[in-house]
Amino acid sequence: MKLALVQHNVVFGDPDTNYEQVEALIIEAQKNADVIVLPELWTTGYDLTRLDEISDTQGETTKHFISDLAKAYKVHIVAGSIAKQTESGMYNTMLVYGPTGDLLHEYDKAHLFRLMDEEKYLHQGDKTASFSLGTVQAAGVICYDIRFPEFIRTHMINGQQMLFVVAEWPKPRLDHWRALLLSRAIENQCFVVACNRAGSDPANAFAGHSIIIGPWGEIIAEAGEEATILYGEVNLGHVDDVRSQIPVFQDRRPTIYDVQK
Ligand SMILES: O=C(O)CCC(=O)C(=O)O
Repeated sequence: MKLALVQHNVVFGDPDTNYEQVEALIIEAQKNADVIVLPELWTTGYDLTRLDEISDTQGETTKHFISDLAKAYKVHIVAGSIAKQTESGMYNTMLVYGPTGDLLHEYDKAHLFRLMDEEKYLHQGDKTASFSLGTVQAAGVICYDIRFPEFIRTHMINGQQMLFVVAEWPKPRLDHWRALLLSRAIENQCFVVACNRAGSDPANAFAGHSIIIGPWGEIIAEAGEEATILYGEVNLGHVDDVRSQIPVFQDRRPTIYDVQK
């Protein structure tokens, strides 16, 4: 599988410019990829106080935009996340499209990040983060979600081979970003494909460092801080090799783990 992670410098509060720039980036990325990944909140950025004006009602605008591109270029697009306005409130929602333009998956961020005031403007979701990408079993989570290993684990215990992460992860905690992603890859013996944004907004500078990690914890590709498209190729068979070498999933003792506490 050939991956392209679009480490976009999201323009704060300006969906029209972001659509224009991301379209050009997707057209470039599809030349060398089967799966394209975008970052978190790439249409609006964290312009939370203006979401009523600039968010996407039911996600319809972004859904058409991504569906058309996925179909035109016959690629899978893990379309980061967007601010989606619904009757029950605003959500930070991941969208995943297949190469025929079909919506494969929609996931609302489960853990809201208080340090960036998300809980004041957004509702938390409780849908599953697991989905299929063609024949690949995957899960996709959003930014702060990676700090909850028990949440990720529940999405990796049914043979999932790949964890997608989309983020607007701030620069001061770059070391946490890398350590958490490496840990999620090693403990779940899966590929981690994590797309962060570049640049800054009025409140934060972001870390970039989008990364592709293998199931043994090996770094397959990693970006720097600047806006870029990060490419990498993965061999999914490697997941089974690692899982048979150290059979973590067989050796689990769920009856002695009390995750309800
Ligand atoms: O957990 C962190 O340090 C960053 C999380 C974050 O920025 C987010 O969820 O948007």
